[in-house]
Amino acid sequence: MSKNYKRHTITAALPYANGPVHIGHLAGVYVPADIYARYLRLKGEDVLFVCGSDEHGVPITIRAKKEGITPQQAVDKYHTIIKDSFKDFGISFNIYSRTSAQVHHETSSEFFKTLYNKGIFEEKVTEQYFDPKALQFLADRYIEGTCPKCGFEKAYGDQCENCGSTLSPSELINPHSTLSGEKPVLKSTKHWYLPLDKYENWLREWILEGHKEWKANVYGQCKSWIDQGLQPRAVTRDLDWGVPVPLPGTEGKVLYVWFDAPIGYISATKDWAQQQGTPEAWAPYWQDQDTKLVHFIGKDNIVFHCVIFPVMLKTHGDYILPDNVPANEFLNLEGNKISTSRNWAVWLHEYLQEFPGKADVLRYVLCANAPETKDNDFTWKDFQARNNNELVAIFGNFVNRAVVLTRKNYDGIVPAQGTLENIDKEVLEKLKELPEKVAGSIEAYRFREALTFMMELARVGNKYLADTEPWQLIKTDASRVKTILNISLQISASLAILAEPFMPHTAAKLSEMLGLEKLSWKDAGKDNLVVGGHQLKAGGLLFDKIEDETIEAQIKKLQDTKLANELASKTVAPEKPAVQFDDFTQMDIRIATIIEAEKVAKTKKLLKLKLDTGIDTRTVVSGIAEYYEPEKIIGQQVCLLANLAPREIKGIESKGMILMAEDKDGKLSFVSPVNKITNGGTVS
Ligand SMILES: Nc1ncnc2c1ncn2[C@@H]1O[C@H](COP(=O)(O)OP(=O)(O)OP(=O)(O)O)[C@@H](O)[C@H]1O
Ligand SMILES: [Zn+2]
Repeated sequence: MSKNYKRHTITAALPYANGPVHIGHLAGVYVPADIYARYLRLKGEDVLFVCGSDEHGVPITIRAKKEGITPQQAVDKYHTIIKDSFKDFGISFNIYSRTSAQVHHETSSEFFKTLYNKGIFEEKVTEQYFDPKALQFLADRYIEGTCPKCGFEKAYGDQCENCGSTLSPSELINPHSTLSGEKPVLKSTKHWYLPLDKYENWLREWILEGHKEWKANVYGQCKSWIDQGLQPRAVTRDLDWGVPVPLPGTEGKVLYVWFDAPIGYISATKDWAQQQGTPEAWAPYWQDQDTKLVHFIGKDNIVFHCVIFPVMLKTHGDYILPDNVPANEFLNLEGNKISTSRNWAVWLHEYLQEFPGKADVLRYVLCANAPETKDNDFTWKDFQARNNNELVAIFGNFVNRAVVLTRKNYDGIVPAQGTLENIDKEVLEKLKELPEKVAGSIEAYRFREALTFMMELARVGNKYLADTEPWQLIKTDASRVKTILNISLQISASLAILAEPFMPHTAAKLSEMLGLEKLSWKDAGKDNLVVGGHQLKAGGLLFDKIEDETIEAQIKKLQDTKLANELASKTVAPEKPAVQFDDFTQMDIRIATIIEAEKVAKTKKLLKLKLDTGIDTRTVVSGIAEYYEPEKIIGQQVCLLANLAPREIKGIESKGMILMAEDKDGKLSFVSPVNKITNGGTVS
């Protein structure tokens, strides 16, 4: 199956420009993609690593409306934050583009037109929800209702965030507009559909037969989608933000964000080519069969990259298909799902500010703990432990000892190797083996395993020094020390290469310290990377300890978020639609006094009350037994809705309703006049 490719196109999911990037995004997508891209470049492969901001879709328009700015202003803000933070973190994109760019509008319009002209789409006029007040069709997140699959009350028109089901607005129970709260009406509108059902057999063959090597989580999700039967999927929306549908008479319609977003990878490549001054250079990266295309994404994007986008690429005809889609599961934070809207996240731009010079520590921890086969949890304690016990105590300690001893004993000039003893040979054997293991794991998309092999080399070095104790030996056997330090420096040099994909800043610092020239993967494992007589450069520590106070401050920050969320969730009911004064005056609300009270038999909640209303004495059944004991409320003045039509409750005729105030937990309390009022007094 493995083919010799001439070049590599690596894509990383386009981050949605309605918030900054957090550690979940990084662990799921950008860290593994970057490790892969950097490794291939070190191998001397032709690599194009593309990404950009995904700037269309309903959530952006909702945010813009909320903040009173235009959608373009909304995306500009996050595009800049995201782009800068990726750069500082060392994500080595060849281009970070954006879908509001002109090149993307052109590319996605062209794409749509090609499919349209080939007769791929089905054109359908359907009845869709329309907000009669906001005068707008309600696509995706503009509509909310109860999920038909799990009963979650705040499911969106396109997806239920509680159970993960993909929905269409017509499936929602009790739908309402998120713009006005109105119940939507049905109105007919025309849209274009990609008939995925027609490509079911092809998908079955291409993925289920042809890509059995894909990760189990990815293959499994594809299989379940295909086995459930695919449906035609609308690729246009009634919205005013996005790429306009490039057909006459379609004002107010744009391409569905999930249609245009993956085309964004192609547009980004074109953007790169234009910026290079070689506008045609994009084509081989997308059209040449000798190009290996790999999509890095998180699990919620699998269907788009394994089913929908491939059908688009195939039906278009000019493009290659992905060779692999190594999607990750999800990273959680301190036991809870990461969430942009609940601010439950470690934000990359904040981390970079609060931990200056420590981008690689986060890269290391996120790779070591990446959700490759199952969801995983990030905790600050684990972050601290991995830094202190692994990066500082093993990697940093080893390199530091090797360099400091060379400086102290030989003025920083690499000593030559003498006769090798068994322990030296064993260590050199490991040095030769481990780079191949790291490479094998990276090529199999097992980045955690690759990182373990890289660290294994640091461990081997650290143990070698601990076992041979050159700092003692220098007093008795100086020539032996030369060999030991020479070998330790060869290991350090290989570490500078092996660490580059994972911790590029550290690798650069280390290779600077060792005075290495340009690094290349094929050099890793060699025993002569720094020859005797070579001068080491300036030193410095690669890593330093992270103290408890620093970690406690981060944990405190999260606790504050939790508290703020709890406070914010104590909301009051929203205001009801306006009524006229006349509507209100029709209600006869009066002051009455409870003169008798008893529990209604065989019920938990009901009390049977006798009231003096000033006009009569009447019986009212009220659901307050959990809050008031009958004997304690005799003489209590209450407000009564006197002209409510009588109702029979548990065989008792109840005439009117006692008004109760209800707090957020559902606890009830009488509403009564501050001063005693004659029974029958009105409330108005
Ligand atoms: N917690 C997570 N763990 C792993 N991958 C994630 C996580 N959250 C998002 N991703 C992935 O990151 C990529 C970019 O995400 P995107 O910008 O679409 O945000 P999102 O999924 O809406 O996340 P959020 O709601 O947290 O902002 C996607 O491929 C997505 O699958
Ligand atoms: Zn659901």
